[in-house]
Amino acid sequence: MKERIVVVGAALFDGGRLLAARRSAPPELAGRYELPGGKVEPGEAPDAALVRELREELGVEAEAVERVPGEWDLKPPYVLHVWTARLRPGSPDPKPLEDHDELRWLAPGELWDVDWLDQDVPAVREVAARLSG
Ligand SMILES: Nc1nc2c([nH]c(=O)n2[C@H]2C[C@H](O)[C@@H](COP(=O)(O)OP(=O)(O)OP(=O)(O)O)O2)c(=O)[nH]1
Repeated sequence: MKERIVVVGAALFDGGRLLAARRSAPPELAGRYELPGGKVEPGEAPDAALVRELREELGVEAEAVERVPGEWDLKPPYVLHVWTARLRPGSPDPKPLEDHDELRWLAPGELWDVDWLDQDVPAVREVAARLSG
């Protein structure tokens, strides 16, 4: 089997709302919304990677809660895994420090108000199904 590199995306919830982050780069992804996160580094636990990426990209102190079942193919060799996450008490509010130029907190009825990356749509659908289930 070919080597695959896991990208962890955070379904970051606060007060029942989900954070969507608009990418500012690269050009083919810019302007579309994603679940913030990034590549798991060699030897790194995926939940630790998620906490690190959210600190770097958004300036927050977060904790991973649980893996959302499923995995979604991105551009090879990447594959997207999603974890639910929450802000730790006292965390700063998220800011678009790198990779993003706009953040939106989406209430349950607003999940489809943003232009998600195509490859994130099935992942967000799974997150939404678990919210309503
Ligand atoms: N973080 C994230 N990346 C995604 C999602 N959907 C999707 O196609 N991608 C792609 C974009 C990138 O090609 C790759 C992850 O890149 P990244 O730029 O977020 O990761 P990173 O911070 O570790 O990247 P780098 O600057 O170290 O290269 O996965 C998503 O929901 N979240």
